[in-house]
Amino acid sequence: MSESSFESVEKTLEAHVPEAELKELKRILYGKDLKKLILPQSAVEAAQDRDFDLQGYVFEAAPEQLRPPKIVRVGLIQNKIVLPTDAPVLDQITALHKRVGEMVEVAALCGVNIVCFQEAWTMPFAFCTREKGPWTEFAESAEEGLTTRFCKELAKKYNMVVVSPILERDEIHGGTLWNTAVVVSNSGNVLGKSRKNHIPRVGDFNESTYYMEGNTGHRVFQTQFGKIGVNICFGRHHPLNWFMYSMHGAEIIFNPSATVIALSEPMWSIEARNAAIANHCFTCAINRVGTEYFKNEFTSGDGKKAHHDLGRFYGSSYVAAPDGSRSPGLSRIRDGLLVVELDLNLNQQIADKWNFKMTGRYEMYADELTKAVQDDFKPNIVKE
Ligand SMILES: NC(=O)NCCC(=O)O
Repeated sequence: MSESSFESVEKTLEAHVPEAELKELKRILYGKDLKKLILPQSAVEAAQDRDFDLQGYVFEAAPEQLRPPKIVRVGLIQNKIVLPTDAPVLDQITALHKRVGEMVEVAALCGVNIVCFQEAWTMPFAFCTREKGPWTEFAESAEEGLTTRFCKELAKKYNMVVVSPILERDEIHGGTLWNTAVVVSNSGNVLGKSRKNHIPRVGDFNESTYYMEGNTGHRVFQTQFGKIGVNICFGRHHPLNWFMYSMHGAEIIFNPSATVIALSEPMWSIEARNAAIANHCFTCAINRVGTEYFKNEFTSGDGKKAHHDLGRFYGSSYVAAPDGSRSPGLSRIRDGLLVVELDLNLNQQIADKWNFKMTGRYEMYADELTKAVQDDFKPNIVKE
């Protein structure tokens, strides 16, 4: 079987492992065999007609005496680009709006309260090319751009918080480009924006050619459905980046991404899951699917022959919980919508059990980190 026809670990396990062993296998692999979310027939049929993977799961928490359950439904959307990368810019953007819009409509049928799209969802992941045009033309104002106006309509229509990661053009600062997640409240107003803190310099991910390291810190958005942070793509390799969103109170941290098989697939199932465990919160990892071809060949100074694509984006979007459990992943090859129902009370329940926040030695780390970034830092190494 080729890498392009291997749909998911879960499908293969379900096809080949006997029922009794499958249950135990899922417990070991995923922490528990999560309850499936019953989704409306209209949503299931629409997903079939529109040709995307639709899955739903429930993360439960124990009942408490003083606090009611804090239930929220989250939707993660992964997709291929719709038009070829040399189609006119506006046509590409409009086609993606249409495709993702029809997926959001299904999310609404499933009762989703907060939806998050993949990194730079309105464009091909053209940062590999290092060419400026036409790719910088995909950049838009976070507050007034075409895409934000589109998301405001979705948010209002479906009473849904929309997390929309775009390439941002910041006109009031000389047209600076940023890699930004715009958070639109379910009221239809822009709640704010959060910029990607870490820029990859690995393989074909030549993103420093395009945008700057974010300057919005680890901002957390208080929505009607819970406090959310957005740790964009490469930030997932940085445990302190996750940690700081959680320090600011994030109950759910989204990780909209764009990453390919050869580079990161072995890391994918570990990093967001570990962050959920370490920070007593939920994490949502989203990756695009498909292979995107660019007319002009490019190289990345790594000795490889010039090529026209980054390789295959492997989807596999999933949600991880503070107790170490996780949902199955969406397809590696198809567009998909993952709907999860979370009880946010689980965060405090697990915090009270494991006490990572309480036992963290933050003053000690802060003191040592402060010294470690000084020019005259002396590593604390004892030698004979
Ligand atoms: N978009 C992005 O930051 N990709 C880098 C590759 C990775 O982090 O796996």
